[in-house]
Amino acid sequence: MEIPAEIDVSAGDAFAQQFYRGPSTAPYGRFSTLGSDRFGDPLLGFHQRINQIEQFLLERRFWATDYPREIAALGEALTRLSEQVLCSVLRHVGIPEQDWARATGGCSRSEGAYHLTFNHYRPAHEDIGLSSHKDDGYLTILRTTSPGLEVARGDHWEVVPADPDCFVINFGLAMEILTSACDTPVAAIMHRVARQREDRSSYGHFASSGCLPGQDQGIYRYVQGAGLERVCGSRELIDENDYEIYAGTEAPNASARTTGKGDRE
Ligand SMILES: O=C(O)CCC(=O)C(=O)O
Ligand SMILES: [Fe+2]
Repeated sequence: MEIPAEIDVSAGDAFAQQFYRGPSTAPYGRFSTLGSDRFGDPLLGFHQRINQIEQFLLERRFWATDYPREIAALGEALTRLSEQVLCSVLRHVGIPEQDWARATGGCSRSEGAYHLTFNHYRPAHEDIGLSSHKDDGYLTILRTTSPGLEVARGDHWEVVPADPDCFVINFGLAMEILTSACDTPVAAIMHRVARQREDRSSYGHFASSGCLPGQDQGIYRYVQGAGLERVCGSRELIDENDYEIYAGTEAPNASARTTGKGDRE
């Protein structure tokens, strides 16, 4: 979708190009020194991951305190956009409005769980950029200015054009499950990032159902006539998807499994 005029993506672009460089790169390079121990959650902060990717990510509860003000503001603007897109999809698939909040773990009113994640692909690593996967939440808003992203269409990979005026919107597994019994189900898209030979940066806003221990919002399917049916816990979906995430990159429907890495959000 076209980037709304009121959303300023430039600070996010700068953050994505700097966070991994170290404290000598001002203002955002210092974020490579903030590890998960600072946030008390092994998933958050700076990580060098498998494939070419390294990331800095925070859950919304840390944005105001730990992201620079302009990055936190960007995260909040993306949360509002995510709510708008999500609600238009819920309307389109015919889920009654009174069920929206429970159906989306609060995302229909900006009360879900959100991650703002910055990615850098390291050209020195001889590997795929990022292995094929489906995002686990309802909706992902992706900002990417360089090519590399590919989506599975039938039995082939299709290149997604990198348009600096557009966000890429992906639907994830929670959305696929929610709408699976609707007349117009929304599929989660399998995607990957091709091997990068130059530095590549991107960032994404992920909207999902809350999964904090004791506050798991759950994953539901909407069935006409019967209403919302609970399918599993939000945490269970994430854990199962982490197992699948690096399942293979040869073909969109590759069935070979590797061991779960379990550390992507
Ligand atoms: O960098 C990209 O273009 C895609 C990143 C992605 O798929 C993810 O972070 O889940
Ligand atoms: Fe993704």
